[in-house]
Amino acid sequence: MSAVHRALKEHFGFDQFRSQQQEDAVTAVLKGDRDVFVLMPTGAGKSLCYQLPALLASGITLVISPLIALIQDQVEHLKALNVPARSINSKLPSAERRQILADLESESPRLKLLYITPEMVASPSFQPCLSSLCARGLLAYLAVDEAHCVSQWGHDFRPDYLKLGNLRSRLQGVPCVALTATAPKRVQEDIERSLKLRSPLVFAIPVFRKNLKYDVIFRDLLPDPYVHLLAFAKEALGGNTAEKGCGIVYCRTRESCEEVAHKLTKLGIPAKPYHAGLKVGDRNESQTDWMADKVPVIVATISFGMGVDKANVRFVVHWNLAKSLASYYQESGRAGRDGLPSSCRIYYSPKDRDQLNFLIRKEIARKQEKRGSENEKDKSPILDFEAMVAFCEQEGCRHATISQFFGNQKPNCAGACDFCRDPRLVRAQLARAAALSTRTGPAQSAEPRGPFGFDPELYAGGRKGYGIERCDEEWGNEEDDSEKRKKEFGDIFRKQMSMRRTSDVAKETFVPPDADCMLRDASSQRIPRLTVKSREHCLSLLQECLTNHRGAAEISHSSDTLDQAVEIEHEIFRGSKSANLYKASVLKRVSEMKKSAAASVAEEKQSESNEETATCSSSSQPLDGFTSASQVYSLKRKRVGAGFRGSSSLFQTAGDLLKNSQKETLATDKTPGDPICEEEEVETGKTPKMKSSKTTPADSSPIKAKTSTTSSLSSPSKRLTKKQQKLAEAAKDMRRISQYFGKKQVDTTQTKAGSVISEPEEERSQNHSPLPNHTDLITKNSTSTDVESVSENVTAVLLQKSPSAEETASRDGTPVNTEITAVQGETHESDAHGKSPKQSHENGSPSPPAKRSHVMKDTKRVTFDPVVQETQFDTVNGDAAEISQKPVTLKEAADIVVRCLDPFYKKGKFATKDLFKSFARFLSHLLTEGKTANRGQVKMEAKSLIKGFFSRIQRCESETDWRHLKVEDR
Ligand SMILES: Nc1ncnc2c1ncn2[C@@H]1O[C@H](COP(=O)(O)OP(=O)(O)OP(=O)(O)O)[C@@H](O)[C@H]1O
Ligand SMILES: [Zn+2]
Repeated sequence: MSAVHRALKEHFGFDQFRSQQQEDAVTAVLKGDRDVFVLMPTGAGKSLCYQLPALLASGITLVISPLIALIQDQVEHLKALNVPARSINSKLPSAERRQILADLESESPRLKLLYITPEMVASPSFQPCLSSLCARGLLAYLAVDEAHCVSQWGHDFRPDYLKLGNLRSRLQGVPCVALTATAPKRVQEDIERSLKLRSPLVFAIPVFRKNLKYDVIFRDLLPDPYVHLLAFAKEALGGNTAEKGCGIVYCRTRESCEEVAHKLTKLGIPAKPYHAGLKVGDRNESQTDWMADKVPVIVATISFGMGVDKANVRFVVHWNLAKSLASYYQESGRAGRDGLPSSCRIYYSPKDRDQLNFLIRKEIARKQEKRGSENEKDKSPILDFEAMVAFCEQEGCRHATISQFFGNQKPNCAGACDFCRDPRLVRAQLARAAALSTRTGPAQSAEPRGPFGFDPELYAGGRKGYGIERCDEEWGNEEDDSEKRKKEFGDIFRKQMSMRRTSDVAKETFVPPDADCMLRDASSQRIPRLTVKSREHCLSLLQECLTNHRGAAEISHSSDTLDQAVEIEHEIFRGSKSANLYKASVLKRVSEMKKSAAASVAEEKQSESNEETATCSSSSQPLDGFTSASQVYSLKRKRVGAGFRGSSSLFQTAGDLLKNSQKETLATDKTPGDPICEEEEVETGKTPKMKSSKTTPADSSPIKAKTSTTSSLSSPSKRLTKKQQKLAEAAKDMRRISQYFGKKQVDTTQTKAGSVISEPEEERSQNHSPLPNHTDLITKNSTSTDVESVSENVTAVLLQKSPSAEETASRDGTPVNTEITAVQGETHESDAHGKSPKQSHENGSPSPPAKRSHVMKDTKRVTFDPVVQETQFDTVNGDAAEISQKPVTLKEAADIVVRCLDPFYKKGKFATKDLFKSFARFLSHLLTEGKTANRGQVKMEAKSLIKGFFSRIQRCESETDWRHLKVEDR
């Protein structure tokens, strides 16, 4: 027996090499006169090609590996074999690190293998050690595992791997061993070049593995994909789950991991999820249970599996498409390492394909943008992905496709793929898929949109970050990536938020300005997603405001308002970082100009006052599909402004509102007429110069009816028009009104007085502008106005003053939610008046707004505290019981839920605030969907659901914690 074979047996317990190639590679590495390139499929035993020589050579072998997790696996494995191997990484306790460094600096280090990431090997802190090892000639080999990461053509390119070229130059005379499982020809060449391999000896094993059976199933053609998956898994596992082997299901997102694991378990095969969103303990448990065959199926993102060496994997399913054929080969190659028949299946879906395609292209675009130039290699991921797609959509041998992709000869498949087994079935499936896509239209539309279609931009590939995670988790190297990831997440988050505001993803492409565009720097694309059209609109707002507020100090000496507007707009443009900030600044500027003009306005004639209002109206139109927080705010304010004389400013702070409302209280009768509020203008798209209470009682337009009522009811006008009187009469029967709205709880919010303003966020996010909807809703009920207009002021104040408002209604702080928050304010405001419907009835007329200061105080006290609100319901008068019988709206349910959940949140029962909000939102929907429960019922149900929920879990760690709540508990 040769020394090498003895060492193989002694250190690794193997009687022989696994293959001739393995033996040859070991021999070549040991010889040490040439660099070596090992190209062997997953599981072929590549590691041994450097590990065994490392043990036989004198000195230390430096092993570069991309992932700490992967390194840890390897090191643990070697430690178990009593091989002196260690790793230096950021996760290492400092004592251990010192120990390792001390050993490396000693005269004859004990260590034989030192595993390290490319980042760490290039880090300044490691350089002294590296130089010392080099200088003393103690480096036996440089092994580069997963060497394809060095290639920009490769599917897993890591920039840090490029630094290895420099390392190589420093380690003159140290033989290099590069290893990879997945390297198409051009990647191989790239690796050789980048790692400066000197005419390396290549040891390659053909990629064909005859024990692996490949097939592709079109998921969309299945009546129940989960049942289909179950049958497949059962068959692959040999019918009996626990003993005969195990399987991996790869999903792209955490959410689908959870979903698939849950379904499989429910259907009878225990399965556990594995993804980065799990607590480390849970994730490890999933892995250990699976490794120990306690759980047969692990449903994982692709971060799982690198370094996982389990022989009896009987199947690998791709529930979502892999991003390249090389990745797919590697991932599916985890099946059948013991050489026994195993299955690899893709549940293919064209929708999935389109999503991934989109994400890949987006990623390329992002890189190009960052780099500022295009690169030939940018196309590589697309080509790789196209190979993956071709693999799924082809009529041909799957094995042949894989082999050819890696530059191998076409193998003898012998029925180890679905096509070779029965080509007719594959063709039939393709035909059915084609028919389906014809029926449903092309899956790949330019801008597929939610909520049921895929809206790649809005959710970055799905509500739970579909697709991002794949990239995110791909290389889970926490060493240097955390900041980058935080930033990436921040960017995505901001983008998502901005998109939810705009609900308009179609505005990605910059439309250049027209020749006569007045804007300065008109063609600048400095602010992403800010269109020329938006800027022009803002310019016109500014100009209009300048024209109409010549009294404003800032512009009083100017003669050319357009020039001034251009200057102001440009100044704002230069000073803004994002489209939203830009637009908010414009609105703010408009508001400021109006404010400074307000004093004089108050003394001006009524006509001037009206004109101002009308001017503001024009500002209220959504800015080119964009609705910033401040704009939503301003849209709401605008209506209020129409109701409150002197407070028609487009953008007002809480303080302004307070001032205005106080002014309002003091000088109620200053204005004889009632300006009409803007809904009509928005509705018709016109920008009338002036509206007044000249609207006749006989006016049949419901909008006008509503608008004139708004103003008259919100202002304590002494003269009621006929229309107003009619409305006041209608308001007498609040119960009837309540019932009317009770039926509409899905898209309306019912206040105690029956006012309506709201819609579910999901729906709202579909709308380009919240205002037309709002108008629509208001049109449905003209009696809601008194409460609305009063309460909006209060709400606006509360929006600033009450942080709980944000918490209550906003999951993510979007303006959409802000508006929902506003609705809350309205609801409570009506309560705050202390007027029950009965009281209104008794008064015989709609009540004027209470003194603003009083309202402010009361509302602040009650608005966001459902307890207080409920107390009021219970104590105001005898009709409270009646009211509490009314079906609750979504928003009311949210109030209740938030209140019930709050103590849990305070006790730290939620890992994050967002989770708390999401859960509150989820519960609110759960409690209201398809139900007409009253407050009491909803409260009880909420409490019981929450109690049940926390009796099962200690702490809510992820959205999946409540995934099954609906099914199980409702
Ligand atoms: N000569 C051998 N005889 C028996 N088993 C072997 C031999 N060489 C390696 N193995 C075993 O084969 C399995 C796979 O080896 P290894 O992890 O090195 O594969 P790999 O090619 O590096 O795979 P991957 O691409 O996933 O990293 C391991 O369990 C290893 O112990
Ligand atoms: Zn075949």
